[in-house]
Amino acid sequence: MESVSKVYGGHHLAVDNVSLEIADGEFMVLLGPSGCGKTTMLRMIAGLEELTGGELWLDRTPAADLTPKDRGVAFVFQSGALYPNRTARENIMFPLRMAGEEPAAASTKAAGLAKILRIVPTLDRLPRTLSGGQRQRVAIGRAIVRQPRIFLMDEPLSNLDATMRTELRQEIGAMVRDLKVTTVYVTHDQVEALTLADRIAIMRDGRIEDVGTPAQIYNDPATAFVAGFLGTPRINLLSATVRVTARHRVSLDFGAQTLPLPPTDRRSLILSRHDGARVIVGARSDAITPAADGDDTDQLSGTLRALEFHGNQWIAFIHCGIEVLNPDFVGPAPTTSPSLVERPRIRHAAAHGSALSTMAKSVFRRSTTPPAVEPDDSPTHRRADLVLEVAADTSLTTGGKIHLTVDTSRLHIFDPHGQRIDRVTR
Ligand SMILES: Nc1ncnc2c1ncn2[C@@H]1O[C@H](COP(=O)(O)OP(=O)(O)OP(=O)(O)O)[C@@H](O)[C@H]1O
Repeated sequence: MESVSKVYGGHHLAVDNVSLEIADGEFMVLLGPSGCGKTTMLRMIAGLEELTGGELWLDRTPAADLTPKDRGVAFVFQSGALYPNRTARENIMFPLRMAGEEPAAASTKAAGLAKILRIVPTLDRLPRTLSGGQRQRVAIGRAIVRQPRIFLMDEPLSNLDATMRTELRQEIGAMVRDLKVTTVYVTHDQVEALTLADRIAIMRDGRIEDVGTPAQIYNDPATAFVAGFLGTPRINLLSATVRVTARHRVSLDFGAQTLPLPPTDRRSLILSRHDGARVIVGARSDAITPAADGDDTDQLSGTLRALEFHGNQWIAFIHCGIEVLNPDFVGPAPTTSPSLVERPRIRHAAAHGSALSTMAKSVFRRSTTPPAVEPDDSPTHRRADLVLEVAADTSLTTGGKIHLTVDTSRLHIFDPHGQRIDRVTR
């Protein structure tokens, strides 16, 4: 997709100047909150929705004017509709029979897929006698049986219960990899994205905020929003001011407390030129740990307000007097008009291409006009707890003082617009 946009009804910008290259055989997951444009992207690839602007290529051929049939795509929706009067086997065979394939050969292919999808015992049953999960497996079998060029799936697991979701997720992953079909899979479930994808494109307000492998997106997120979208508990986003002391030592001033960065920290050089700048510091819940007894290297402290039991661990809520931000509200405001031209174009190349350096370059230029700081009790900024993970056998008790050690190498530092201050490599 090259600079693709979609405007519904002349004014509703659903997809905003998106460029994305998906490699042959790649499993690409489009991930993002409700309404961010994932389904619209999928429908444009399928040919079910016209592009308002930009170009769509399949292989090296412009495809925006091709009919859905000529694109060689197969589609599976949230609940795949089946022919009610045909058995599971006949449903799966149907596309092959329509294409003129012999019944015996079609039946063999259906049986092969049924094995992969673990629905062999159901092959001779009608859809109404199948469970939701079995019906969805049949729908997937029917979609993939003709070996489409592109396999498109729109939240195919969302109507299933948790156990069934996990099972079918694994089977979809195995099947798609076996068949090596290029796949675009839409979900708002981070676990599905992390477990299934070769690469994830994270969308927000019709744009792609980040594209990369699950590990890249999780460990090295391009924006605060992306950092907040992946991971449970959600990342802590702390509001800080950069302080540069003698010999260019950099500290992050959280107001109530200060955290020095080691001189070896690769962000120190960039930050040392920006004394007084506002930044957002992202710390995942396992990047901050309670300091061991007698450890005098603790870097932050607070009051343990609550402990939540999660079986294999506790989640601790610690009051540190630090301003905490909500990742959903960090970053550019949603676009309300189809003004597509001034936005910088970021091309998300297939597999290992470069992608986000344009974002990183503009950081401090843009941070000269930080967004207005909102009152402490707004949904964006609030004095709230640091959330961190604590081992199951902890002796911590609520109400007590707690000292914390921070792995500064695992902190992500963003400008006030939520863009990373250091270069993100893809
Ligand atoms: N046919 C349509 N006419 C007008 N607006 C539409 C139409 N289809 C989608 N939209 C709007 O476009 C935006 C993107 O919708 P889309 O369905 O692509 O989002 P999504 O990320 O798939 O959301 P969800 O996860 O809730 O399915 C939404 O604001 C939606 O209301």
